[in-house]
Amino acid sequence: MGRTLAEKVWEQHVVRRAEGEPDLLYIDLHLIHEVTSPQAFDGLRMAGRTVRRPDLTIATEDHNVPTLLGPIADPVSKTQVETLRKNCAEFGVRLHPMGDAGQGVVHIIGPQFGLTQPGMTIVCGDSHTSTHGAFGALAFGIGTSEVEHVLATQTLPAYRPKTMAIEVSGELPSGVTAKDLILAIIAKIGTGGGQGHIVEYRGEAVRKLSMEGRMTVCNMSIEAGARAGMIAPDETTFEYLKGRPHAPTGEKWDAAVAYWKSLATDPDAVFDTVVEIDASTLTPFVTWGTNPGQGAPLGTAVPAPEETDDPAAARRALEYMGLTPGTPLREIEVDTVFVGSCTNGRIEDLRAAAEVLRGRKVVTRTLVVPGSMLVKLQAEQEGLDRVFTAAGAEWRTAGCSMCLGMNPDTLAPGERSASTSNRNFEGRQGKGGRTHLVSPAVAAATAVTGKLTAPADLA
Ligand SMILES: CC(C)[C@H](C(=O)O)[C@@H](O)C(=O)O
Ligand code: SF4
Repeated sequence: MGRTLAEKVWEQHVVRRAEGEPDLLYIDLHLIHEVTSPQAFDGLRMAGRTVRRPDLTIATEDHNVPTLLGPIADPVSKTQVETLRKNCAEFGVRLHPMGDAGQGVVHIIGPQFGLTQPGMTIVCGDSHTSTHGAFGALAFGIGTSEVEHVLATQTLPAYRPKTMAIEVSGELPSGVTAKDLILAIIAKIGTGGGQGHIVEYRGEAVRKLSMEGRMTVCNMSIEAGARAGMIAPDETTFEYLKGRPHAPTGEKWDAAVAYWKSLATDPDAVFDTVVEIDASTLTPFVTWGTNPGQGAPLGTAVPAPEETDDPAAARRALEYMGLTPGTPLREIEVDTVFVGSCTNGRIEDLRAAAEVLRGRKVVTRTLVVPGSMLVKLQAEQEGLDRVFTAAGAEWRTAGCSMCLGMNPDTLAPGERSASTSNRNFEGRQGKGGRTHLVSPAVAAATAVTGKLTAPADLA
């Protein structure tokens, strides 16, 4: 029987297998940030161990960094960042600190350097590590004790999850993006729908996505409860990788591409679970609730709790969100718009937002935060920063920013945002803050009207 992409990558990395025990996997790339690494380094120090492969380990500062220039005011954030610097210096790990040209959100910098490649195993003490699966890598988040294990041994014990195919047939209509697709998928299968599985996104609509779009989709796999999300590498992948600093060159490139092509799921492979979705039926999608599965097409209304899968959860969500069933989603007023994060902080996302904002004015507080310093540079070279500032939006430096309340970019209690990030949990963007997850295009259009809006709605 044929094998799936996930099975091929997994088997390729098993260094020890024993009955009744988890497989021991070799890890090709270990990404580190300031939040989940301090205790792991402490553990190494206490055990008198070193980092086994500092050359396969790379660190960045992202969660706690302010996106306005200047020192870190918050003492906890400051300590986290200083601790990361001290640990990286002591253990010989490459670090891209605040202000460095290579700094950025951990899941944005791996791909941009060409460190993220097909067929790799990639881990990070961060749930959105699934982003890297867009390249056909097996990438997943790990806990801090596992971070220590990987630092010390470059391996990780893990049980093999089941496999799930999400088959996306048809074509996304114009104006409908990768973010709308993944929000619609999560609304369909639920936040637990992918539990215990590695998802492979397949089908015509997925093949047509750019690498940026694929990363947006794989990024949110974890929001459907999946262990990881993957997309088979193809010409789009190779095109994106070619010439990046860590991509292979010359003969090695040709050999790598030949290998990468062999990773695609065999035609006779069987998935444990199959979900089908028709892309051509989709429209811009937004969330109304407090988990990423509580979403609906923008053209619809706030649902009545009884109409949803989990009325109790919906009731609680609507109360927190301050929403009344039956209100058209397009009538929901927001006071803040955030474009950024590892879901939608890449160059293509900023281009999409700029296209909407060009020659228009925002009526909300609008933060545009590039996912990395390189994205920032590229956006500035393309003049996107001037489009944003001319529209009245704020142009910041790279970091997680308003994706989560671990830095100065937060919502005040009761404030409501349209956000291109991936989580709308209670308090996610600041205590009492209310979050509607949207695509960059919808975020930008919303900034123009002050209500949830799609670009096609603008006169
Ligand atoms: C802080 C970190 C551990 C966390 C994660 O694991 O995802 C964060 O990045 C998030 O998005 O909630
Ligand atoms: S941008 Fe958001 S989701 Fe991504 S790593 Fe940072 S906090 Fe987590």
